[in-house]
Amino acid sequence: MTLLLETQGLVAGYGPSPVLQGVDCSVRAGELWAVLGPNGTGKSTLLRAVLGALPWMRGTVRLLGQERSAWEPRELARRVAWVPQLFEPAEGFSGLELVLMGRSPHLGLWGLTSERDAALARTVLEELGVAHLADRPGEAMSGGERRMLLLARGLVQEPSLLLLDEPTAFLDVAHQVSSLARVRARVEAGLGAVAVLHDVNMAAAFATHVLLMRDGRVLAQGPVDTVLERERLEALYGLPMEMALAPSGARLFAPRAG
Ligand SMILES: Nc1ncnc2c1ncn2[C@@H]1O[C@H](COP(=O)(O)OP(=O)(O)OP(=O)(O)O)[C@@H](O)[C@H]1O
Repeated sequence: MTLLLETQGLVAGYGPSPVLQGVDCSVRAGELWAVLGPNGTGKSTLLRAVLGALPWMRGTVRLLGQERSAWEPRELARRVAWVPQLFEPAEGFSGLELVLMGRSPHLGLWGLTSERDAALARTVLEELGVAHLADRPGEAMSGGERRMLLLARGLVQEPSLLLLDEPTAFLDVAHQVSSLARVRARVEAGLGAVAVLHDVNMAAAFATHVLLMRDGRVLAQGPVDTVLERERLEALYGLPMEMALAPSGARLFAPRAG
């Protein structure tokens, strides 16, 4: 499968000392990578470094076979979509308009959206079960509703690679499942995706691969079934964990109480 993202020896930070301490990773089409790790360990920093949004970095980042710095920004925006962790100002825009912003890298000189763009945005809103937000003003939306629109904006961009920073934060369990299921469906159809997640069980259910990060380093990475293990999670989070098999065969992880 096509190599969409590759980092080698990625060292990056904000202040004098690096956050990322030499990260090697690669993502192919048809893979959904969950990035797991404790707070402040560098998961978001990894995504930001991939996007080139950090004060300084060393090592290499290749996107779709080309050094990131060699990409023309607009061309790159057609291929790589970013679903950020934090809300952006949404006031003054309807839900449909917010989602249509994802089409900007594809628009012509005048930046006008077409009927096809609007139809695409409405399809994605329906796919995510939030069609009712199309005409709602941004200021009248809940945190979770805005998050669903951020995901819709990323999908409507029709990227080859989708980077998601805690896409399920603020979502109820049904919306967590529906949003990750939609991403996974796109991945089955050839998208590559990287999602920072905190819910180990969501990662186990929807990811194809996991990257475990601690203190700016990769602790382990690879296919979800082999890498996501109780002992590794104990080392990752520094607390005792339990693992049980559900009747469906799914593995369930939980911190050991007491
Ligand atoms: N803009 C910034 N300027 C300076 N330091 C920053 C900045 N953003 C993050 N950091 C620091 O870099 C480190 C890694 O942060 P990062 O956001 O990558 O962690 P994370 O693993 O995504 O954490 P969380 O799970 O809490 O979101 C933290 O120590 C954080 O305080």
